[in-house]
Amino acid sequence: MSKIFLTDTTLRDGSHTVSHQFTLEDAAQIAGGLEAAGIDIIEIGHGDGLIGSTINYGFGRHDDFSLISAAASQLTKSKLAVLLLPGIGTVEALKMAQKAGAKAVRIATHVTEADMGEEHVKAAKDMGLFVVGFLMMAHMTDAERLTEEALKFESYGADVVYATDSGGAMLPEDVFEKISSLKKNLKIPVGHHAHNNLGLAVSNSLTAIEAGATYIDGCLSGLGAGAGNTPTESLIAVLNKMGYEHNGDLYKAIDASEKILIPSLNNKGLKVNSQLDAMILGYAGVYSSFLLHARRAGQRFGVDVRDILMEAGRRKAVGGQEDWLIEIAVELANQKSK
Ligand SMILES: C[C@H](O)CC(=O)C(=O)O
Ligand SMILES: [Mn+2]
Repeated sequence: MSKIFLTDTTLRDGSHTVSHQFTLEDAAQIAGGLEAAGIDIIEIGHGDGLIGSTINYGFGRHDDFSLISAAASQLTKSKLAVLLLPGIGTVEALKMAQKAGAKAVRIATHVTEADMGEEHVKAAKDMGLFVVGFLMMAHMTDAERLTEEALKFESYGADVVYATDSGGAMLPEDVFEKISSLKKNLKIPVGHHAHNNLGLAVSNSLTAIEAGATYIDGCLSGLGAGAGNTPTESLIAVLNKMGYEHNGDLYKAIDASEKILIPSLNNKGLKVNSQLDAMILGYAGVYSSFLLHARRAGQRFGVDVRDILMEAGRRKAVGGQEDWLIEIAVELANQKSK
């Protein structure tokens, strides 16, 4: 099984969700949380990419370069990326983004218009950036045409090419056919960016991996335009369960969501209730109705609900054994105090 590289776009696709109002503090803190969670590539900027802050797309609270600098100040390992839509973003803007700390760029074109990105890909490669060709609205053409367009990006020098499901409109069979065709015909790695509009983001991401994609996008708590992107935390949990190699850290990704992103969203008036501990039920294989019992036991004995559920999973607890959760919490609290 090939290693999977994680791109998190909370600070770019997620920016649509907050009408591009992330603060510099959000940028720094979320980027720091994502780096701690082992994310390989962190995308940042206006939701519509570099220089997207316009009357047409909506003005951002900060310009892209300030956001990039704020995030870059927190990073030593993760690559900071920007999105560039030719016709909106320019090579000049990309140079400024690089100065501010960007190390990678995703050149985004409509799925049948890769040639719009030729100049930008070549310029970005000359600048020494890691370059991704990002073919948007991939559901709107067939596998053959998508592959022709992807081959163009490869010929311009892109390091990776994506089939981007901008409308969240692709069914698993469509993802499989398109990614398989890219994988078969390209020499460079293939990626997938899913939207959850049909509730298929995680399963389409897995289908893409099954078909050979090794670069997969997510957002913390599944933030992102429309119904959001693949939740980064769920992706990591599922990859762990399936035994894929990757650099992500599940607990740290959950922490970045719960301790950094969600409070910031709530402060902006977007009422988000975190249910990420519920994901651990599926991760550990624990009866779903145990969640509230585990939360209460965690609070009562001052231990992490995730650790209680993980241990309940290890002990193969089943319905009727709710009392085990208290027992486990007491044991964990005792271990902690030693
Ligand atoms: C400009 C879009 O938001 C890029 C993207 O994430 C997509 O097409 O999906
Ligand atoms: Mn998107």
